[in-house]
Amino acid sequence: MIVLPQGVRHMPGYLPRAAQEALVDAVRDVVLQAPLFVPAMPRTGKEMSVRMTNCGSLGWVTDKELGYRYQPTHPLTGEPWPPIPDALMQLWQEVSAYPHPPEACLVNFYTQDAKMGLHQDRDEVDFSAPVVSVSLGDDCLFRVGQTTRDGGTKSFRLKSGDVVVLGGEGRLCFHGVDRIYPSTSALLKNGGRINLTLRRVTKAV
Ligand SMILES: O=C(O)CCC(=O)C(=O)O
Ligand SMILES: [Fe+2]
Repeated sequence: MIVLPQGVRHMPGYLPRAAQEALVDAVRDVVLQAPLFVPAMPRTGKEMSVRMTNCGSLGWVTDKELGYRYQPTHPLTGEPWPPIPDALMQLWQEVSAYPHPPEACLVNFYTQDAKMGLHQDRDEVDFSAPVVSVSLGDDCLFRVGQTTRDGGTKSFRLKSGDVVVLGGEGRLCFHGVDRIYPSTSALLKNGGRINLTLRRVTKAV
């Protein structure tokens, strides 16, 4: 068994298959209203390999000119993001131990070649709320480090239905997705992986 940093919680198989299917349907509705966009790195404009959208009152976006940020509208359509599905609001209540609702749900789509470099989630104002992450579809190799980039890291597999909570001491741990394992799940008809992360962005008053 691997020991994770304080505050990082991996809950294997938290969501049963039926709940995973319901979330995939909900994500499909989100994508119809808020199409996937191609995130690009600040300054260099280098495109990331994941495709993204959001639901919630705020969504995380990034592009060459304005960099990482949260905004209330979709960068391409200018429309507000669709609401966070009830099942995710409920999941937040179950696992976040935080008394205020999430404001953003970032939806990441990974094809079999996509990955996400080691980073911290630090564009939120309020770090007292955890980040709650749900994996759907193909397995990935997830890497978690310390709160500094040069700390040691541990890697483990995330499977469909797994939930990860980065909270407390672990809220600012570096983390990333090193690879996707193709064809390890039949949940998504066209394969690949979806990751949903629920975040509180602003300080609750
Ligand atoms: O896909 C994942 O499991 C992690 C996603 C992530 O770290 C992020 O969107 O900030
Ligand atoms: Fe992250």
